[in-house]
Amino acid sequence: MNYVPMPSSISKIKGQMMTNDLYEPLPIIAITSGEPAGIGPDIIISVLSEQEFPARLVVLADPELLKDRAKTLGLSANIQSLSNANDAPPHRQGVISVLPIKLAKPATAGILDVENSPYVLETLKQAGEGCIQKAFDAIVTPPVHKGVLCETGVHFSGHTEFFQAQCRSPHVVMMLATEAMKVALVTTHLPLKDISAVITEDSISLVTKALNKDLQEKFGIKTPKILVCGLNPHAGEDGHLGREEIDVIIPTLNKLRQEGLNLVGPLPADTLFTPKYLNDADCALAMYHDQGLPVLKYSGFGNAVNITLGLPIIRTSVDHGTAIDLAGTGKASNGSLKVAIQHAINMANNAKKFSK
Ligand SMILES: NC(=O)c1ccc[n+]([C@@H]2O[C@H](COP(=O)([O-])OP(=O)(O)OC[C@H]3O[C@@H](n4cnc5c(N)ncnc54)[C@H](O)[C@@H]3O)[C@@H](O)[C@H]2O)c1
Ligand SMILES: N[C@H](C(=O)O)[C@H](O)COP(=O)(O)O
Repeated sequence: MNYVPMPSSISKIKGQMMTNDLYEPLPIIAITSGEPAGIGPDIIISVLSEQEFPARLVVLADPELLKDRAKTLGLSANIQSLSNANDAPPHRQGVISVLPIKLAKPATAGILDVENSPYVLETLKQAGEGCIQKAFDAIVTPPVHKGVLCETGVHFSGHTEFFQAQCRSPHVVMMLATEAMKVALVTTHLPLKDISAVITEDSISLVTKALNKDLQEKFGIKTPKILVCGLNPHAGEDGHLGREEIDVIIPTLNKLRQEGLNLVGPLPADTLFTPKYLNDADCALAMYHDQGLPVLKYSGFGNAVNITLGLPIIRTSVDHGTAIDLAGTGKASNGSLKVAIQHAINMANNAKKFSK
């Protein structure tokens, strides 16, 4: 599977990064802080200090959190508070523009505190609302800790589901992409015991169509070739190891093929992720989280991007979690955040072009 990068609208002219259209304003990208005790603040500070992005970047965070963490990491960052997202200047290396949201308590790197969970939810809420109201062109989310958010009593299973609910989107698709492959999921954050019940004609059909549409519209792939995993070992072994393939998956894929979708499968998931199949395909569609993501993360952990498809807004994220063990140590890699920001910028630029 050859990774098809987003056509970049960025070109270097006389040494300066500019959009193709000289009069096109730079996109405004919201970056949430993620879990304050995790590596989110660390990688925001390091990535924005390391390079310049062709965008106006607005970090939704407590400025004190970023100042404290920069001090812990021994990094110097110029943290500027904004009163309005629209005041954000083009990003400059080492300058971090922050739309302030106050923590309940100062955060300690590596120590989760449920009292700061409402802060995390507030950053997501404001980022989502800002994007819906077009104050932001895209959202990039460093990692949150689902467990400590759930301890507040709200059920938080992921950003994907949070933004789905906030945007009232009927169907979203989680897709992670590396240079080598793209993997999308029929189901997202569900306990394993509940998966079979939600592998239905409706769920497969809606997810596959949303995936196909976004691969066409957001990735410029005319007729995406999608490899579909079976649910059971050896795709059910003709019904001897499970019947979901025969009863649900095969008939649904056949209907979708009649609508023009280029689908291969269901294939046994253990051999689908081999060059024979991947080399000439555009995306793999796994039935559940840990069927698809371990392969993707093995292939490119630290450099992959998580993209939520099917939302009316653009949202990208990192491929890793809060890495509580690394917060404040300076050992966290910022590679995936870099890719997530660059993808958000590219997608926002393309969306602007399409909307003209
Ligand atoms: N985008 C997100 O918000 C997101 C993504 C994945 C996991 N999570 C959440 O993060 C929390 C912790 O999850 P987990 O422990 O399963 O996964 P994790 O990704 O936080 O950690 C897994 C391992 O990878 C290492 N690691 C993670 N990110 C790294 C980085 N940038 N650089 C170097 N090493 C890194 C960690 O030190 C750890 O050894 C959970 O609550 C999970 O739900 C959030
Ligand atoms: N499934 C994602 C991963 O493993 O990287 C992660 O849990 C984040 O999911 P959200 O983007 O929905 O928070």
